[in-house]
Amino acid sequence: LTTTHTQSKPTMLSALRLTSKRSFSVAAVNPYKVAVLGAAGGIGQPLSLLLKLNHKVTDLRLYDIKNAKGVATDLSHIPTNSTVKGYTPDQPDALRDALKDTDVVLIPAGVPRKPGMTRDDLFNINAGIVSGLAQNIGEFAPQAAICVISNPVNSTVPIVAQELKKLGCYNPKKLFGVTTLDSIRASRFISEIKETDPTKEAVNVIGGHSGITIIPILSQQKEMPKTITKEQKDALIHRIQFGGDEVVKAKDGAGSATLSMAFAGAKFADAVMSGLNNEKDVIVSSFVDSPIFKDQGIDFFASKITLGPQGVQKIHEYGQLSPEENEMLEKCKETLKKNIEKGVNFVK
Ligand SMILES: NC(=O)C1=CN([C@@H]2O[C@H](COP(=O)(O)OP(=O)(O)OC[C@H]3O[C@@H](n4cnc5c(N)ncnc54)[C@H](O)[C@@H]3O)[C@@H](O)[C@H]2O)C=CC1
Ligand SMILES: O=C([O-])CC(=O)C(=O)O
Repeated sequence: LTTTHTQSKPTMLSALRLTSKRSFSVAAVNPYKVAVLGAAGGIGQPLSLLLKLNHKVTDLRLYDIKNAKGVATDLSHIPTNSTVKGYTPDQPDALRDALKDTDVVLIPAGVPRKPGMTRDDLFNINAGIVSGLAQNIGEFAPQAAICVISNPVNSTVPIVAQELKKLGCYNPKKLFGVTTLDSIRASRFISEIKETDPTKEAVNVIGGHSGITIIPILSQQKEMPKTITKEQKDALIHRIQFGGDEVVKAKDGAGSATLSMAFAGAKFADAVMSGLNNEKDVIVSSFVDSPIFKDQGIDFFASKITLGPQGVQKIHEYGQLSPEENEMLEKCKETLKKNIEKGVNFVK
């Protein structure tokens, strides 16, 4: 589950073997305080479980408008080296206490899609939820790295940025749209075609987090099977772009991806903490405040980034594209620009 980088660290699942004797020395190395907002939901619960298994987390705060205390009490019986506490709005200052002094805040709060909906259809409800939470983060945890999962990510990330700007505490290096699910889907789906180990496959996925704004750069893949046809390649691109719909359809009204998203969110949070801990070459993809297309009015863009002690350390160029990928990028930019403006205007 841990990110691929040079320094070898214990994995989250190996936490289970490190419960008693070694737990304190491990805790001393990486004492991170992490809050999950929306922790009792479909993503929130398994995400919180995976964070409970991560040694880097010593203080886990679970906030939700309902059932956070139940989830926290349940997780608190797992013998890893973190404390877990639940917070709901019936407690005075719940959000303040959940957020105070945190290093990382993950936001999976909000409604998921039903069949026939786009992520943008979630805007009306989720924009309000995310902006309210962002105001509280600005007030109580302006130092935290903020990882936005709630959809539509292309708009919710600009909403958080705008709220923090209003409060005078926006730090572009510490705001992330979590697009890891696109990357892990790409690894999985390409490995099925190449018949390889998916954990060894990495696809450079850029753009945003919805349909045509998700661009897997397959032309940069080495060792694609020579026999792959254009139809197969187009189908693979489509599957990566619309993998979310595949789950929404299969769940048939019961929501969208939760378990694969929890895995993706935990993996991303682990990378953020590795960066804060000054580990070397922590490279992930994320939708961040980016200079890449700023001159075209597109303030946020997903690409590979290197994480460090201050958050984003380096934003990588996306590299060479094929003519078809350049065409995809042009279409992506049109949609992305509108999605970002919609988020910004919501706060204005
Ligand atoms: N970035 C990505 O790749 C992905 C994003 N998502 C998005 O994540 C979001 C959550 O999805 P699920 O967990 O499946 O939904 P869910 O409905 O199961 O859980 C959402 C949770 O948020 C809570 N909540 C609502 N308003 C809140 C508030 N103001 N403060 C704190 N908590 C609040 C609810 O009580 C609920 O427990 C959705 O917007 C979904 O579209 C889902 C999958 C992938
Ligand atoms: O499809 C959705 O609505 C949830 C999501 O973002 C994904 O699974 O990529």
